[in-house]
Amino acid sequence: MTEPLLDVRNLDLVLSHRSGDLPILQDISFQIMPGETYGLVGESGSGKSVTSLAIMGLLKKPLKVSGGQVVFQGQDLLKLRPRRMRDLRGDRVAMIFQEPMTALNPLSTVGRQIAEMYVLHQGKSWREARRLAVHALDSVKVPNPERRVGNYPHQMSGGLRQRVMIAMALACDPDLLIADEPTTALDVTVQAEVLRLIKELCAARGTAVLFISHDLGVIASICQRVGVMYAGCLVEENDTVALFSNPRHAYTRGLMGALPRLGSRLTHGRQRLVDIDSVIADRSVLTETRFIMPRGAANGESA
Ligand SMILES: Nc1ncnc2c1ncn2[C@@H]1O[C@H](COP(=O)(O)OP(=O)(O)OP(=O)(O)O)[C@@H](O)[C@H]1O
Repeated sequence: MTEPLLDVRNLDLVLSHRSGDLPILQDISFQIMPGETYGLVGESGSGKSVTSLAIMGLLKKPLKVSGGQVVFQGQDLLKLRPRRMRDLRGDRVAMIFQEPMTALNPLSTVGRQIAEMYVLHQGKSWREARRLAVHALDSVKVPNPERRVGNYPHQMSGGLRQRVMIAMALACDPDLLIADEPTTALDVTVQAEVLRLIKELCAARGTAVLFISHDLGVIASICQRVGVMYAGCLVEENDTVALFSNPRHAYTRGLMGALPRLGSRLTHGRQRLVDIDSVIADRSVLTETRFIMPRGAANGESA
């Protein structure tokens, strides 16, 4: 049987405070198989980003992992020395973020930043790395890559900057790409192009993807399996088709009930969008309950 590429086991994460540890993630477990695209969906503050940062070893104080394992290609990343983790990042596991402007260096050309990946991780000469950077820009469909390598990030549109981030992330052919809301800051048409690009490139290279989004539509269009997060817990997991056709957890049903549908009575103004009571602002409830139901949903009402 194929081993999972990534096996997150019972991950707990807390916010350390003088008065004690506040739970942020509780008992998160999921697996991603080689080449699989796995989506994490959930509302703002549910813990999607901190899960990805914990996997990448990028958590900063006051957040800290308090239990569990993150097994990647057979080794527990939580036990790796910082130097080994640095080598792994960008090489075997890469990440793209919502806002490339914060991840790119504004003082360096995009060509140099991509080339750096080949120099640092693959020992290429700068001359060869520059040639590869042009090729990488071409592979993410940046027009005129020969000219664009000389651009600074601010000289590019948001969509092009995100393509540069994808080129950097995939430069070393990682086994896992973590994409944290990579299209949220883009307008809808550019969003669709960038999604298609991620899907095509990762499928062609066999790269597994952990795709994080609050947008069920985006998740449905790209992921094979989905985990639903709510208030620091993974409340449901299933194949995308099964999850959408038969959501089991009340919160998942609530999320779907909150989606407007073209052609439904909702769009003609006769039905109200369902809203979900959130407990995320009040973390104290996490210490008392594992699953939190939207009001009414527990009674079988469509939340
Ligand atoms: N640096 C930090 N210091 C303190 N608390 C934090 C920090 N980063 C995240 N948190 C808290 O951890 C919880 C989970 O946050 P996280 O950013 O993972 O949510 P998310 O699901 O990714 O939301 P979003 O979609 O808005 O990014 C939230 O309660 C958040 O306030």
